[in-house]
Amino acid sequence: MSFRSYEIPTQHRVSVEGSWGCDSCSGFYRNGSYIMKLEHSISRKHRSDLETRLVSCVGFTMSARGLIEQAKRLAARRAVDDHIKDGQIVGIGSGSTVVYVAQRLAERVKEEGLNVTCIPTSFQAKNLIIDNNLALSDLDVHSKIDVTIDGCDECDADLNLIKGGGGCLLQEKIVAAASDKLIIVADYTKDSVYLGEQWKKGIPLEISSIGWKVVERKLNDLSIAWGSKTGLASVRMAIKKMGPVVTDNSNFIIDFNIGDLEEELRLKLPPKEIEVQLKSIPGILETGLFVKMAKQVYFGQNDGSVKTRAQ
Ligand SMILES: O=C[C@H](O)[C@H](O)[C@H](O)COP(=O)(O)O
Repeated sequence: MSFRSYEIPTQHRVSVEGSWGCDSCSGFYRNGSYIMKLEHSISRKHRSDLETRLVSCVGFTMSARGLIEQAKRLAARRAVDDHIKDGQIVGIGSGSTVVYVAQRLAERVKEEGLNVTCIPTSFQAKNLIIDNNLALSDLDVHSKIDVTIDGCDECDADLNLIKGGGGCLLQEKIVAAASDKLIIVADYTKDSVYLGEQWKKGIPLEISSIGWKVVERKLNDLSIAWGSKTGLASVRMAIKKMGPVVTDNSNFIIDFNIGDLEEELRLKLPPKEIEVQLKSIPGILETGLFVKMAKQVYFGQNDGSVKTRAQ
């Protein structure tokens, strides 16, 4: 795919002269946007290299959405460059950040002749592997994975994660558990001190469709027992289909929002304890809490840098 011009909403007029890294392409401002003017047909990779240069120009302000996208991309690229080596079995996570992981892997396969075999964590991941011409395998062939790179919805100070915002947690956790190293890539909005600080949609739980009402009721009882006044468990409903979201594994998802737990109670209920209590309810197949599984997390920042946190 190639582009002739590309528009980036921005608030400040700054000079980006000499920052392009390309002699023929240039850019100009029009109606609050920066327009990349491309003198030749270029690849998606060239376009994103130009974007990276733009965002690193002092004073250049991308839209919030553009910044988050840029942060995801930078985190993904750094993680692939730091952790993926020739000959590895690599788990490919799910979500919008992992798209950049697959793209960077594909670039390295092409440029360096890197030989990696990829294990998907979802239908989406499988298609990412195929679309990027990466070697696809599965857990039946490779029950041991060298490194998995995945996204998250939130990460706390101890590297505990909430995952499953996109409904992919069960396979993700199986692949993570089969991996020597789980590396997480995320943008700066997912970086929290405690889980639930910024992610307000609750803990995603993959549940059996049989008896879902029982699980929902037990979870609501549990949140009351924990002392939450606003906690709520509800089956996730589909948007372009009537009825519930059905996962890649034909199950339902419950988003379990434990709401406004007092700080004191939160200390008594660390993620591991919550995980244990949730797993004791028959019908809950897996939780989106990934407790102490991640080895290192890469957070892309809005200034073009990447911050990491490791165990
Ligand atoms: O179910 C989805 C997965 O757990 C994703 O890894 C998670 O939701 C993060 O996705 P994104 O990178 O799109 O924010």
